[in-house]
Amino acid sequence: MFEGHDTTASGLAWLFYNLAGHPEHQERCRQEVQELLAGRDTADIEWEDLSQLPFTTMCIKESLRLHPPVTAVSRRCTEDIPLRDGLIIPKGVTCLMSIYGTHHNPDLWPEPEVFNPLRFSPENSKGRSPSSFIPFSAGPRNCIGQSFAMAEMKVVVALTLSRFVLRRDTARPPPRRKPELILRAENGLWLLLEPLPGVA
Ligand code: HEM
Repeated sequence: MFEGHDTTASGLAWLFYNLAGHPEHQERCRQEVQELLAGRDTADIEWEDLSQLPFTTMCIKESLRLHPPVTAVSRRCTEDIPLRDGLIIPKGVTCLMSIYGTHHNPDLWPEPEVFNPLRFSPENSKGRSPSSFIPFSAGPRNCIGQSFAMAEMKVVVALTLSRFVLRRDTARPPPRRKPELILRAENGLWLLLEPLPGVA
């Protein structure tokens, strides 16, 4: 349940929250989906369509950066690990690596609290270390379901934005992050959904 279900649910909930707070990005995703599926029923979205949603993909990645569903992973060192400053992590030590901390490190991500999907444009991604963005962890025991998870999130966001406008509920205080095994929000994430005009 943890691996395949709660992670994707957390990723989608925070993605909707971020799109609800940035109507201009939400609208750009909607237009991308509508142009791609013009003349077709949204229910007919195909696997091949999913590679043709570049801006939506950038929004998903930026949301996974800002609100990574899995906030940390642990690994036991199977050999001594020399660090750049000369210190050594000895073999046998278990390290906790913060995905959340990496994604909010201002040396890697200027203004880390800002939701800016353009960080993931091809130009802006050039030269960035792959280790600076690790929502699915890295190395031989990384997430086996990451392609499936990305596909699932694209389909859900495409179908949702084709039918609804998402808004934040300004009557409620901003959510506080609650990192458990999965990144949740205290008291949940509450959004307002308005049916798009002309959509049944
Ligand atoms: C947004 C969605 C997801 C996120 C952020 C995510 C994240 C992660 C992370 C960080 C790990 C490494 C855990 C560790 O090293 O201790 C992991 C492992 C794993 N994930 Fe995902 N995951 C997601 C969706 C999925 C889905 C949809 C599936 C299955 C269909 C899945 C299956 C797995 C499995 C089986 C492992 C263990 C791999 C191993 O130990 O070799 N995950 N995931």
